[in-house]
Formats: sequence, structure tokens, C-alpha cells
Amino acid sequence: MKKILVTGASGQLGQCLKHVSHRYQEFEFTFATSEDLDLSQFAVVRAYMARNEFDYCINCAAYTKVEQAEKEQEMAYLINAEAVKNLAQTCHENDCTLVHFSTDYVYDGKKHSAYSEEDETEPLNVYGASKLLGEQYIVEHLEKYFIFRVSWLYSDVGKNFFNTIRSKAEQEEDLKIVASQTGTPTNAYDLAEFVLEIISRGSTDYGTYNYSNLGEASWYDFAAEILKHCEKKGSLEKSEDFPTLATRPEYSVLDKQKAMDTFKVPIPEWKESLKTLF
Ligand SMILES: NC(=O)C1=CN([C@@H]2O[C@H](COP(=O)(O)OP(=O)(O)OC[C@H]3O[C@@H](n4cnc5c(N)ncnc54)[C@H](OP(=O)(O)O)[C@@H]3O)[C@@H](O)[C@H]2O)C=CC1
Ligand SMILES: Cc1cn([C@H]2C[C@H](O)[C@@H](COP(=O)(O)OP(=O)(O)O[C@H]3O[C@@H](C)C(=O)[C@@H](O)[C@H]3O)O2)c(=O)[nH]c1=O
Repeated sequence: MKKILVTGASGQLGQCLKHVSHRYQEFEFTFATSEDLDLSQFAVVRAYMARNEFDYCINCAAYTKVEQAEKEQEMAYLINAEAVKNLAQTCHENDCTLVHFSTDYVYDGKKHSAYSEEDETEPLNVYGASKLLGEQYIVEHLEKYFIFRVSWLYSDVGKNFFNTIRSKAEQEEDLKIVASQTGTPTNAYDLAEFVLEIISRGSTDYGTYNYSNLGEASWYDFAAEILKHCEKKGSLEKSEDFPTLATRPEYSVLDKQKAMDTFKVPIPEWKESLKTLF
């Protein structure tokens, strides 16, 4: 029976993986929260990995506060880069395949067509830069890895744009949302299924892949679509500018052709997938 470690298990993606994991009885899962396994404790991680002999590590741990990262640069780099380097080295030593997640914020968003994995990376903010360095460490230290660059992850668990808009709607708050950034919302349950499906097929097509739902939207479009499904809501207005510390890419739609050709796992369209959460 393949042994799978899920780190950062109390986060959004970690919880979604746990939710879908019951469909994969062929695996023995260990869900480790930050309290169970703090990835910044390098020696502890090394000892833990050596002791447990996992076949896969799905790393859901990350520093994801995009705004805060501008002020807490060191912390962002520690978790998103240095801890990932340690994990990659540890996976290498223990013949463990690493599944890791990166972000559309590694791109600068100046293109007007979907970003492929081969496009140049040029992060605009600290979070994106720290995630890119994490990717580079994996590529440098490990052969058996899957890196998925994902955009606009949401679900009904954890802190994300979907939950923010839903709770503001519940309070009948009037919303002003930027229409100047375009990307693709990604249902975290779809990503969780996608990853477990790839593992269950025993794929050895290691490498870096883009993944999101299909289609594209601005944050305003995403909010509008969420509100369609909410009974209570205030007004919704497009805003040109929502003041933020971190600069975000104007356009970060991801080209999924490589993932679709390689894994042949169907990817849902974003609006269809959103419906499943209501
Ligand atoms: N959310 C998004 O929109 C997107 C996310 N991604 C990437 O997808 C992955 C999953 O994101 P998501 O689930 O949304 O993120 P969350 O912020 O919901 O979860 C991150 C988890 O990491 C844990 N964590 C933080 N520091 C450590 C540490 N030192 N050791 C162990 N665990 C730690 C947190 O634990 P605690 O809460 O206890 O601190 C939390 O449970 C990340 O790699 C992220 O960069 C990519 C694109 C979009
Ligand atoms: C709450 C809110 C946000 N916004 C804007 C701000 C920002 O430009 C955009 C998105 O806001 P958020 O801060 O919720 O999203 P943000 O934290 O930027 O989301 C990102 O998270 C990281 C982890 C990723 O990897 C990215 O793929 C992406 O999902 O919407 C408004 O215009 N009005 C609002 O009321």
C-alpha cells in the first residue's frame, strides 16, 4: 500500500484532499498539520521523513498571505523556499515523490494570452518570488517531483476569495471589486481529485505543470458569479483600483495543454465547478 504524507493539512487544499481521500482506499494517508510537522524545523522534518518511509509527500504547507508577505519577507521565504528546499532534499534521500503547488503569481501578467510552463517567470510580489524560488530548489534537488502552478484557489473551507465574498454577501455588504485582473478561479476539490488521480495512475511524468479550471474571469466576474448563487447580498460595483500592498498580475490565465495531454484527466470549467459548492 502506497504511503502518502500530506503536509499543511489544516489549510484549504489539505482539507479538500482529506475530504476526497476516502475515494482512494488504496492509499495510506497521513495528514500532518503545522503543529504535527513544522516544515521550518529542518532537522525534525528530516528525521520524520527518514522514519516514516513515505512514497509521496503532497506539500500543502505554504505562506499564502499575499499582502502580509510584502512586510514579512523573511517568513515568506522561509516557508515557501527554504523549507521547500529542505523537503526536496529529504524526499531525494528517502526516494519519496514530492507533489508541490506553486502559483500564477510567478508570471508578470503582461501577456494577453494564456501562460505556458515555458513562458518567462517574473514575479511582481514577494509571495510570487518566494514561491518561484521554492520551485527552483525542487528542480535542483529532486528528480521525482510534480509542481503544479495553480491560480485563484477557492473552496468552502479556509480563507479564500469565495468565502470572503460569500460572508460579505451574507452581511448584505456593498462590494467594489477589481475588474482589471484576469485569471481563472480553481476549485480546490478539483485540484485535490486531479492530484490523487495522477498518483493512483502511478504517473512518472515528472515536471512542472499549470493547472486551473477552464475559462477565464476577472475578480469582478468571479464575485458576480458567486453572488448569483447567494440569496442575501448587497450591491456589486466594478472598481478600477482596490488599494493593495502587493502588485498582482493583470493577466494570469494558465495554459493547461501540457497537463491535459500528459494526464488526460478532465478539467472542469470554472462556472460549472463553482455551482457544485452551493
Ligand atoms: N490559495 C490560493 O489562492 C492559491 C494557493 N496556491 C498554493 O497552493 C498550496 C495550498 O494553498 P492553500 O491550501 O490555499 O493555503 P492555506 O493558506 O489555506 O494553507 C497553508 C497551510 O500551510 C500551513 N503552514 C504554514 N507554515 C507552515 C509550516 N512552517 N509548517 C507546516 N505547515 C505550515 C498552514 O498552517 P497554519 O494555518 O497552522 O499556519 C496552513 O495549514 C500552497 O502551496 C499555495 O501557495 C497556489 C495558487 C493559489
Ligand atoms: C476582498 C476584495 C478583494 N479585491 C481584490 C484585491 C485583489 O486584487 C483581488 C483578489 O483578492 P485576494 O486578496 O482575496 O486574493 P489574493 O490573495 O491575491 O489571491 C491569490 O492568493 C495566492 C495565495 C495565489 O496563489 C493566487 O493564485 C491568488 O489566488 O481582489 C477587491 O477588489 N475588492 C474586495 O472587496
